[in-house]
Amino acid sequence: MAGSRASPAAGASQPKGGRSYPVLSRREIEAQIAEGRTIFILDQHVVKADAWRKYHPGGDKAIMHMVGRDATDEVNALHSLEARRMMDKYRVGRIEGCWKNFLPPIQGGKFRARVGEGEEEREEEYDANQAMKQTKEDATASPSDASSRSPSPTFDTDDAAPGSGLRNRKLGIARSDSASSLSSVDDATAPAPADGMAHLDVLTRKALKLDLAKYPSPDPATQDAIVDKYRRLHERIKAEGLYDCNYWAYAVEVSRYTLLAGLMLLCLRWQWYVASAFFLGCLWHQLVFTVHDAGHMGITHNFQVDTVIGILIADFIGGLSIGWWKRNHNVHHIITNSPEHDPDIQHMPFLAVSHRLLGSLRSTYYEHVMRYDAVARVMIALQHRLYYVLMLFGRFNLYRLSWMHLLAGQGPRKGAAAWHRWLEIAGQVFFWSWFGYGILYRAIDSNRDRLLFVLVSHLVTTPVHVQITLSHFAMSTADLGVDESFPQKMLRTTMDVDCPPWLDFFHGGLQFQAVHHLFPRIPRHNLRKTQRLVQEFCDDVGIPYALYGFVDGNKQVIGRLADVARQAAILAKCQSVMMAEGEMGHSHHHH
Ligand code: HEM
Repeated sequence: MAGSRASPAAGASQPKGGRSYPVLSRREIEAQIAEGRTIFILDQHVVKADAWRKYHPGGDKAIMHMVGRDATDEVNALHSLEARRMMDKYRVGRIEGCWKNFLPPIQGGKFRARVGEGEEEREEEYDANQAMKQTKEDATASPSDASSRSPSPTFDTDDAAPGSGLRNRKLGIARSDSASSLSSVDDATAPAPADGMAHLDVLTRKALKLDLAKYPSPDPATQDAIVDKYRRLHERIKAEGLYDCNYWAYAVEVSRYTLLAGLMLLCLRWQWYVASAFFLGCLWHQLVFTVHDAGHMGITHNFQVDTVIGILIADFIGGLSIGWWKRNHNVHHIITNSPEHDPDIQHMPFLAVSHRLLGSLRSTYYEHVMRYDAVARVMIALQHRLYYVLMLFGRFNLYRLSWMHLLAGQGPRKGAAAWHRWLEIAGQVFFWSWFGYGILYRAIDSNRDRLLFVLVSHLVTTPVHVQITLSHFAMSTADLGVDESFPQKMLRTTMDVDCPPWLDFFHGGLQFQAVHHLFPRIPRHNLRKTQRLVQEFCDDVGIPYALYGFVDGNKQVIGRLADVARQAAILAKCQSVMMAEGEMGHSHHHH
């Protein structure tokens, strides 16, 4: 985001205790980031989080995606007031005027080290050079020809180009140790026109063009106006009390959980194993929604209290790690639907919702290359048919991810959130005692019934996995560049599901996903009221608000999966043509 987006709650931007901070230039900040400093902009102040990173309850990756950027909206959306006050301690300077975002290092941004005096004046010259270099590098991927509007001049500079994702793709391949045939495509000697990667780049440009036609221009002036209105909306939401949690609504939830748990135990006692497993599955399905609320501090808004609620439900009753979920989900909320950064759409070799994943991207979350290998080729070709089958096994996959997270100790190892890991491990022991030993081993006495119980209870939770993926899988995965504002990015990558209020319990708040992405800490039971305000905001700023019925939403997702499967087939054709041509070239050479 660019622009002097001082928050309307400007109190925070005034140094407390009369402390004043030196003004830092963009160039100075760039040099510090080049030296490895973790710096972001918040309310016109420069915040240096180096010392804080390893204590951060939101994880290190969440902060890294904000380095060099104005993080005001992301930070305000995701933090409690206390956390925002803490950040004052990490201020090292302030900025004047408009801030032009850098592409963060984790996303492949390049930063120039400190050079001598007089550097400042050469800034513009440098930008122009970069722009030229950029245009040469990405000749086929320049956004300017993809845009029907006139893109802002900043669009062509190195750190602001929406094509940056394309460069990441190339990096991913170059750094990959993959011997897959794809990497040879990047080889300079490969024939260009039939190049499979060139085909993917064409698709990327098309997707970009569609988004540029459909959404407000990502130029700083337009985005500043959107941000301004988004902040006003946020103030209004606070004023209307939409952050106040309705505890009665949770009393209703809890009675539903109690009923389901009671039915599960009763059926178990009567040895109606299938029915018992069914009710347990329903209970897990429902509990996930409250874990989601707790994980976002959306219940009491107190980080410790809500996290402990989350651990008690997710780990003790569900056998899943909320720590894993938080680390994953926090990143997802910041760079939603980015093929190389958002773990929620990184399901290779099973699913690809963006053609770009066919280019063996490197995941900055998992820190490895998501290979489009032989297995992936088979699976992706069938993904639109296998989607529901895969979703059936969603919960088993979550055990794997949870244990990996807890064993590797990926969560914050220091500070106020470090002890959560031990509570979670205790929760895992508790879960396997009651579920594994108590039910499966003691209460049930044949292996056939044990297997049946596990399968039924786990498969009944399938809808939740469909619900989670539904809100993003069919939405844009294009990168509109560093100037795009937080609210526009959220609304461009997320959709809501239309349902009557009596079905709200079934969707558990996930049906208001776009509203939730704009304001993640709003309690679930207030989202329906907030939706109305968000709709007004969207009309006002001209951002389309994506709302589909549940069935239509599913169709959109299947349509997207089929689309990428089709692109995979075209890519394979390009490559076989290319290989044939390559062989012909070789034989010519020999003769
Ligand atoms: C010096 C800078 C920062 C400090 C002191 C800080 C502090 C905190 C604290 C205390 C929490 C616990 C939840 C709360 O009380 O609100 C938290 C959570 C979080 N932070 Fe930060 N943070 C910083 C920078 C950032 C940045 C730049 C981002 C990126 C947008 C970020 C993203 C998050 C996320 C996603 C959570 C998780 C919220 C949750 O679990 O519900 N933080 N942070």
